[in-house]
Amino acid sequence: MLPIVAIIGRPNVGKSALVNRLCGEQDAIVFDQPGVTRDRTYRRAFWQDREFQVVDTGGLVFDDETEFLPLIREQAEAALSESVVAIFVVDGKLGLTAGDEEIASWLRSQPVPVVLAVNKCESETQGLTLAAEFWNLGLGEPFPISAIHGNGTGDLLEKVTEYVPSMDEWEEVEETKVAIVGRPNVGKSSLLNALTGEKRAIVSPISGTTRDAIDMVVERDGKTYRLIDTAGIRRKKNVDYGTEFFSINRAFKAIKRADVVLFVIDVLDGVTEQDLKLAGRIIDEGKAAVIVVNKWDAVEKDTHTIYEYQKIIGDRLYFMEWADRVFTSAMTGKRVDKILDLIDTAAEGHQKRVSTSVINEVIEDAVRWHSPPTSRQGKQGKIYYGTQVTSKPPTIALFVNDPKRFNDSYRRYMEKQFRQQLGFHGTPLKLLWRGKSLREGEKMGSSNRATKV
Ligand SMILES: Nc1nc2c(ncn2[C@@H]2O[C@H](COP(=O)(O)OP(=O)(O)OP(=O)(O)O)[C@@H](O)[C@H]2O)c(=O)[nH]1
Ligand SMILES: Nc1nc2c(ncn2[C@@H]2O[C@H](COP(=O)(O)OP(=O)(O)OP(=O)(O)O)[C@@H](O)[C@H]2O)c(=O)[nH]1
Repeated sequence: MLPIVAIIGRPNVGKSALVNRLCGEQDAIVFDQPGVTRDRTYRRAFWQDREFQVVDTGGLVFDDETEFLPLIREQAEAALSESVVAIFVVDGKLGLTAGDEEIASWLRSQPVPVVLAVNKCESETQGLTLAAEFWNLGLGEPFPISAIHGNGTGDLLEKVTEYVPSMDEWEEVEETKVAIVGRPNVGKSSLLNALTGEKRAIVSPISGTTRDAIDMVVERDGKTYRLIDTAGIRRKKNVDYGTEFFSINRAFKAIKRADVVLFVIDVLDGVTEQDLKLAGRIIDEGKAAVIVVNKWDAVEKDTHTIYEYQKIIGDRLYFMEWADRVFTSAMTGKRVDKILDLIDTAAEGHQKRVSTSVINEVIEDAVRWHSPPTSRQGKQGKIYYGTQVTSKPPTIALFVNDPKRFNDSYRRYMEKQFRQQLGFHGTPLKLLWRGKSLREGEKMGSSNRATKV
């Protein structure tokens, strides 16, 4: 998947014209790729050595003078959350409008750089004059352009591509980041060796994290896995901290940086209190996970079956039902190969995006099977619509008449429906229940975003 550049602006400012200018007039190339919402059209563009895809977010319509329609804002925020830069298009002929100001102030709260394009500036001298008043938006230099005639688009692209990483840099961002965590002695180092052993492992210290954090990179079938802070796993081998020492803080840091957490448990000990603490953290951070139940070779196969262990672990970790479990032996290498497959599945679920229309089909169906609860006053819960607002972890906002009417059991039911119909395997799935009239509530959770580059 290429880096994404989002086009934002009020209706009729010339967004489509700009997309055509940047991507060529030929038929839209629609990227049918997993991980990208199908509601939006992605088209490929080039500028010098940079390659990217452009997405038109559709016009930002207002329901009154000052507020976006919530659904449109959700959609735009979802588009921004996966973009490396946004081009905010305004109409130079029309001049600065209240709507532009509103969009600008919203854009300033979004975690993405913005380049301001003042469109419909056909003549160069006139263009600079028209563009000048847009400095007031506080988004830096306004670039006068004519999307139709092409004036000024070179300078605009020059600026925009400052934020578009080269393909080399981008590939690094596309790696799956994996943290191996677990209590002392569960076999983390042994698993690390088993995972990296025969494959060519490159040890690469990376900047910006704990000074002595060392990541190891494993490649398989053209995919890259960055095993995070392997120094933290190995270090204890050299220093005698005593058996009780366990740097949970270091584990927490590794979890934070990861996409997928390999949560290692010792089958002989089962799930301990410390394990529950780690599990809780994985969920709080919204990370995908694979539960690795290690030392399977040490289990007496005559007296216990894998199903018994599945059950014991499943009962204790009932709140991580969504995570795959694999029973391994780092010592004999049994099922170690399977771990990377499970990481792939979990990473896929974690970054999955589903279109609004599909989400609403699932809701419609779910409600038909099982109506939302009715309050004592006889008022029934109503779901107006839902939309996926972000990924990593996948987060679906449900707009309802009154969130209080939806009890835990109905919320669990809904989550289960989404999982059954749409997958989201190996990852937490967040549902945000929002009252339609609560504007503040709608703003919640809309800007969490994995930082790109
Ligand atoms: N003079 C001039 N007109 C332009 C330019 N770009 C677009 N227009 C005109 O502005 C109008 C809107 O252009 P679109 O590209 O459809 O605008 P949009 O922002 O995609 O509109 P929505 O799809 O409604 O969000 C059309 O009549 C275009 O011909 C330009 O560079 N110069
Ligand atoms: N039987 C058996 N023993 C294992 C297995 N994996 C690891 N061990 C043993 O368990 C002990 C701890 O293994 P490590 O890999 O050092 O565990 P760790 O989780 O890295 O330990 P800390 O560095 O203390 O956090 C060692 O004696 C290993 O030989 C396994 O799959 N089966």
